[in-house]
Amino acid sequence: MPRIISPSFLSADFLHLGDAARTVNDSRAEWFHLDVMDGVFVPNISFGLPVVSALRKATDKVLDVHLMIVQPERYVADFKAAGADYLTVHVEASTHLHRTLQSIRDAGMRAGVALNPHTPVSAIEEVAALTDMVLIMSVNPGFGGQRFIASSLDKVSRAKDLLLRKNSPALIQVDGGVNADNAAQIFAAGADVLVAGNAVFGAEDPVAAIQQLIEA
Ligand SMILES: O=C(CO)[C@@H](O)[C@H](O)COP(=O)(O)O
Ligand SMILES: [Co+2]
Repeated sequence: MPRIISPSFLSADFLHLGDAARTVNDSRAEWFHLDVMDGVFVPNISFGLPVVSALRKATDKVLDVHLMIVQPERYVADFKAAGADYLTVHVEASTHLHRTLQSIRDAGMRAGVALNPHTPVSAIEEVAALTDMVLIMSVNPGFGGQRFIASSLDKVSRAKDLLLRKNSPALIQVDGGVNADNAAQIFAAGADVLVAGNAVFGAEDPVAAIQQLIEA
């Protein structure tokens, strides 16, 4: 099973994004997690396409874009042009989710589907075959630095069971409140990719913090 760390730029110093990119480049993290928020789907506005394009020029690592916006289907082509590798949309934000996931793949990206804490795993039953990654939100989306919702561990196991039953090779990503104390448990529950914002960019030595998460 892969053990991938995807540091979230939401917790980086926005005055020095280049430094944050270099930090991740120098680390064993394989992915970069970019949280795009529209102030409608979630009560916060973060950054958008220009930041994704800029980071694309700063790294060869996997750009993992997490869209927390309503009607994400409107921007699939734009995020492809900006350089996204994975484009993840929320089940709760896309009325025609099946079509949206297909269009992400048709555009040449990997399609991720995210579930808010209140959304059951069964919501992806009919789109498992179109999904390259299932993102389990382990906090309510909108902000970094929140506390991990403990029941997310069982939810990861349920997602794993569903994917096995569907013969799906999709990865499971966990996002929100991940740190060195809970990372081992989350991997053990079946996660392949852990997003970490505060635990990486809030640490004195972000490269060492990433290393700790990988070895958890
Ligand atoms: O999508 C989100 C928040 O909505 C996340 O990606 C956070 O940015 C993770 O930050 P930490 O909880 O790890 O600080
Ligand atoms: Co995120």
